[in-house]
Amino acid sequence: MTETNRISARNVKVFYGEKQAINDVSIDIASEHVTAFIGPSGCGKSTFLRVLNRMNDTIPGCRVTGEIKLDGQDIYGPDMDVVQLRARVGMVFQKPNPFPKSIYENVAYGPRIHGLANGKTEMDAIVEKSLRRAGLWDEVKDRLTDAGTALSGGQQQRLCIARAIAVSPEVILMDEPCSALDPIATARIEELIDDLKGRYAIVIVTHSMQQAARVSQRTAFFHLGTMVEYGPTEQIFTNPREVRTKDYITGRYG
Ligand SMILES: Nc1ncnc2c1ncn2[C@@H]1O[C@H](COP(=O)(O)OP(=O)(O)OP(=O)(O)O)[C@@H](O)[C@H]1O
Repeated sequence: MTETNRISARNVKVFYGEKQAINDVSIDIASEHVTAFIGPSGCGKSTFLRVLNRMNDTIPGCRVTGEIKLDGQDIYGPDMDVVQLRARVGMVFQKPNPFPKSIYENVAYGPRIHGLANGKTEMDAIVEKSLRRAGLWDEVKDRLTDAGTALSGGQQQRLCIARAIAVSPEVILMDEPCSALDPIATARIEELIDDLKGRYAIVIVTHSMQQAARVSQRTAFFHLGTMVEYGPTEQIFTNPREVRTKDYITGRYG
């Protein structure tokens, strides 16, 4: 597997007003891999995830210093178009959040605003391909005009993944994507993440160490706003270098 770094973050600090949530994090996120962010509640994993596609821009008083590059381009630089950035670095949230539109329109919306389809035939093809990749096509192909919100929770989350895929992202950020799902729907999303990693760099925040161990190849452990340790998932879980990582994975705190 050839390895390219999609995202390189250097000395990133994030502040909410006076409060510092992330302290000096540097990390490279590789393509064709799943990278898991783990750590106890409040350690800053979601904050760090959100700054990777400038989702934090909408939070008043939130400030980022340091450097984050996507394929070598500074995402906080003056030339970066945030709408383009969020297409290139897609996001899937904790709670499935389909638009109040049809299944078809949920997927077609992004390609339409980004001008990716030339006419209905091309749009149909993008919608079908995205839904197939998200493992949802067979379940919805005869009801594409139904509301996205009428699907089950697990199907809605796969629809949100199809929506992210439809604009051909390089990176997909997932913030606890299974926390609102039952074990069967969770297993399907985990299988899907595994299928998708050949095409996209995937970063997943998870509270479940089992999930991190199942789906990721790299794991970053966060604690109190710092990234304590980052390495191959197997090493982090079987032979962590840092005492704080060991204490967390053995359940001493969390
Ligand atoms: N919008 C905000 N305004 C002010 N402080 C915030 C905001 N969002 C997060 N924080 C604070 O930043 C710190 C990191 O929070 P964050 O949500 O990133 O942690 P987390 O590790 O993802 O936690 P959890 O696992 O509970 O979701 C916490 O102290 C939190 O209270």
